[in-house]
Amino acid sequence: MINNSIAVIGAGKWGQALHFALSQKQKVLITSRTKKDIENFVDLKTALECKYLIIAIPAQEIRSWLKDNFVFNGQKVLVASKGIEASSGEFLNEIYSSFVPKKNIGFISGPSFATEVKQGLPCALVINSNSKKLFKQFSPFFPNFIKTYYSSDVIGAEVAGAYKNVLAIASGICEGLNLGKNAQASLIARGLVEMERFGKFFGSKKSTFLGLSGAGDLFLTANSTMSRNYRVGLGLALNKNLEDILIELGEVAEGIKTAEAIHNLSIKYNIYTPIANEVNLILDGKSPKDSLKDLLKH
Ligand SMILES: NC(=O)C1=CN([C@@H]2O[C@H](COP(=O)(O)OP(=O)(O)OC[C@H]3O[C@@H](n4cnc5c(N)ncnc54)[C@H](OP(=O)(O)O)[C@@H]3O)[C@@H](O)[C@H]2O)C=CC1
Ligand SMILES: O=C(CO)COP(=O)(O)O
Repeated sequence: MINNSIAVIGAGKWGQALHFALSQKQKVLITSRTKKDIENFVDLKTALECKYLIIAIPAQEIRSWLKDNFVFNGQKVLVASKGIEASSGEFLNEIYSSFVPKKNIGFISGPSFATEVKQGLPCALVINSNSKKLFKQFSPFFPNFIKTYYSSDVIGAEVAGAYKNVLAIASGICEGLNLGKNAQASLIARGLVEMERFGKFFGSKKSTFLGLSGAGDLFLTANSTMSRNYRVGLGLALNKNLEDILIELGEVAEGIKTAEAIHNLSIKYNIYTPIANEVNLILDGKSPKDSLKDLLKH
């Protein structure tokens, strides 16, 4: 392993933005499933020899990617994905725990559209890890335009980052149906309460939902057409077919599978998650207008 070497794994929108950001201070390698014409693009084997890895592949792909490709060799890992595995209901930290020791892993959260990061615009992110040492190791790699905070609430950050994608779909539906700003603000505020309740069940801290990882990322994503999840919601409100919406999008919208995961977990553990459940039903074909009626019921 080469000391202080860094590699980004997954050259999608977020992986490329993180590669750009971290390359401001040091040389950073990047690799992906598909070969790309990006500076310092290397093969996977070379990337895995780096001491510091940032993994930015979609949540639903992580387990099989780890099984097929990953060999733990003492690396320090930052996970940049936001989602819950639908097939198992497992959080990403649970999946990673079979491959990387807890003290070697952290999770990035907070409001961060890749497009803005790639323009060098300022933002603040949280590195969530059981190990503050790991935060101290990764933090200096970030450029001056990104402020990094530390939190030990890994599960809180994970729930917030995954749940806000589902709420962004709901908010896009709200906009697409022209329900007005009162409705949208009510939806987002109740969504924040809902995700905090869900997170609390799994041991999250309330303060995580009030900060960058919760309210910060939710307000960003649920208020902007820059969000892929929000755009999925807009399409659903216009009665577009999900397959067509996804073809048009051409990138991952994690909220779709995460809605299914939350729905299943809410049934399993009897957690009240009305908005996420309606999003899941709409994705399964329920009319958004019927969902609205059901959400407004006393
Ligand atoms: N975009 C954003 O603003 C932000 C995104 N995130 C999160 O980061 C994660 C990635 O998002 P993003 O980069 O935007 O998504 P994209 O759709 O832009 O890219 C996903 C990348 O993942 C790779 N990939 C897909 N399937 C596999 C697989 N089975 N094995 C290996 N690699 C695979 C693809 O690589 P290839 O192209 O080589 O085929 C693709 O480029 C998501 O969880 C998202 O929620 C978090 C914060 C901000
Ligand atoms: O997580 C994000 C910003 O923090 C990106 O959101 P989308 O995946 O909805 O574009």
